[in-house]
Amino acid sequence: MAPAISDSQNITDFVVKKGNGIKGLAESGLQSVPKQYIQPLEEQMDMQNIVTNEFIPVIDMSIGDDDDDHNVVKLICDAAEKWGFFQVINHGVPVEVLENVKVATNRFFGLPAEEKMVYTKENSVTNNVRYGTSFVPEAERSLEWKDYLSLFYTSEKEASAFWPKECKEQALEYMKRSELLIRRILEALMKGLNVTNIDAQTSSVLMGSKRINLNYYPKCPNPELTVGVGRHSDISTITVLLQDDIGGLYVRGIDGKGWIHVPPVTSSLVINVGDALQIISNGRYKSIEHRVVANGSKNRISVPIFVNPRPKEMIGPLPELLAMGEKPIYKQVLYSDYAKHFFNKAHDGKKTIDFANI
Ligand SMILES: O=C(O)CCC(=O)C(=O)O
Ligand SMILES: [Fe+2]
Repeated sequence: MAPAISDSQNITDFVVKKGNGIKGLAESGLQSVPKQYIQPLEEQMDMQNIVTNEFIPVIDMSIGDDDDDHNVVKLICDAAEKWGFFQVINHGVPVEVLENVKVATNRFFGLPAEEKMVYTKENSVTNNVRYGTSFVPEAERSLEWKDYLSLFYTSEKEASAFWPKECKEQALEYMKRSELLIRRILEALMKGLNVTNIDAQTSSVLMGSKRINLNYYPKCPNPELTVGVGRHSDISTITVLLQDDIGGLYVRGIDGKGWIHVPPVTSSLVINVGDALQIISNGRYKSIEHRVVANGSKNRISVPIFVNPRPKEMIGPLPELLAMGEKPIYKQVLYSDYAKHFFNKAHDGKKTIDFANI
């Protein structure tokens, strides 16, 4: 049953507490977005600000010989420095693995509310599995038009025991089959910093933990008034993002102005630099602000893998960079403190990284 739209409390109850999510609200036949989803004017996407003559790079990862590999490394490092975002094709993750995880995402969100409810913050038996809506509804003045399932990977055993059966296998397979790609990209990025020996410690900082999110953005009656995801940068080292063919992800232009669309490219994956890598690289690689618009005619899904430092690691500019005489622009911070800082507040552009400023 649709709630009375004028009643804010009812809506929060229906969407957040009763587990219907935005999907339930959108499907209740709602004619306009409730007021708590209306973003302040400055956060609504102004079509005048869309940049149409710049494009983030699409990098072909196929390797023929050593020269190809050398070129790929250069393209990746240049893209991470200049744009902070790129897409990869011929990346080695099988197409059916990507298709399967999209099917699984739709299967999970297609469950009745009562079945998704067991994974909400209040009900989930583990902090590592969370079904939710918006970003941090308790801390946000305006909510985001999005539902999600967030899965923090600790071990195969824990995933087997606690991840929802509708998507467990497919999400795990996607994570596993993207491991080589992740390693290759991070090694390339380290090569660009003259770090060629990735020991256990560096590896734990670069990719010591992973989180996979299944995002569901329901069709919206007033897409221009709200957002799918507000302006933010990721706190990962890198994010590997699978998007469907709907579109709607925008990234900040390189001059810090305007927004560039990341068009869906068949079988590609989107890669972006997160704050942790910006900090580790002492500002060389850029964690770029991005946002997702709501869509007036179609539902959209996306599945990011956030490749993160292990929570107990200290992150800061790499010693190799400082040994070469670079002055650090970030201090050492405990990664779990950094993550806590991010998850305790509403999305707020690039402000999270100030936490690590010297
Ligand atoms: O859905 C997307 O395309 C991007 C989502 C995103 O930025 C995020 O989950 O951090
Ligand atoms: Fe993001």
